[in-house]
Amino acid sequence: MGIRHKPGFLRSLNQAWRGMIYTVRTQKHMQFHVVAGISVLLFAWWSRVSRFEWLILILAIGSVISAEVMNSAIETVVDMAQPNYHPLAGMAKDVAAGAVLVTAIQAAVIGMIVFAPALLRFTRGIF
Ligand SMILES: Nc1ncnc2c1ncn2[C@@H]1O[C@H](COP(=O)(O)OP(=O)(O)OP(=O)(O)O)[C@@H](O)[C@H]1O
Repeated sequence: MGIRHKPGFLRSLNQAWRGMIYTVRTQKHMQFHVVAGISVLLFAWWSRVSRFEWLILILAIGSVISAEVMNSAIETVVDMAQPNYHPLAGMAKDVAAGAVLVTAIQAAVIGMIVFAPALLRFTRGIF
């Protein structure tokens, strides 16, 4: 049963990966989120955050990236279903973008809380 399922699972993994690559290639916001996420992880490593803080940061970054991937999927479906101007098509895209905004604000607040002590130490070292 496992062997029979393996090709299907690998195919699904490959399709999901293709979706991720498509999103990174075509969505400038996604490119920004990936760069921001990597920068946060590097800063977390540099400032030696605790294990719990790692978990929270990874959850925050993952939320933003997955919301952006869903936003991209919704944009693609809307463009396919309604290539012409329609207020509902615009609203669907705005609502999907709103979901990304919520996760991005959440991640920014988490980042400020986690990194505040390290940033304070850093600025005290400079001045
Ligand atoms: N078919 C449409 N009908 C009405 N308004 C639309 C339509 N398509 C897009 N819009 C409006 O234009 C905005 C921008 O849409 P667009 O498809 O360019 O996505 P985007 O915000 O540029 O996303 P990204 O930059 O992540 O690709 C939407 O949020 C929506 O308000």
